[in-house]
Amino acid sequence: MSLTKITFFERFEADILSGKKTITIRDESEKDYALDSVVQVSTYETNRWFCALKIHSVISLPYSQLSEFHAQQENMTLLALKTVIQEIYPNIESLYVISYELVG
Ligand SMILES: CC(=O)Nc1ccn([C@@H]2O[C@H](CO)[C@@H](O)[C@H]2O)c(=O)n1
Repeated sequence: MSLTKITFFERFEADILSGKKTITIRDESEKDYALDSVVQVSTYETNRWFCALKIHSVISLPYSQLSEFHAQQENMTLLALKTVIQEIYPNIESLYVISYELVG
């Protein structure tokens, strides 16, 4: 079964709602989103719903291939993105870029 929900840290909510953050990078456990499906989005901290996203693509990305292009789509510097990913997924090489569009 595909996943139908996703959570984000609250600190990214504003960037997602303003369209500045158009991807998220997850590990193996969160790659099973069906293309073109609409997923409900809530905060990790309190599980408060805040929007719905339509999944455009899920693409395998080894950590070593993270680039400025990904950082731009995250609305952060590459160094900041690498730091965040090391905090959430320490020493994990197999990552997935999930791109999405805000739909509600
Ligand atoms: C709450 C939860 O379950 N997991 C995650 C995992 C990742 N992220 C963000 O996606 C980008 C790349 O990882 C960065 O912007 C991360 O901070 C997030 O917000 N929440």
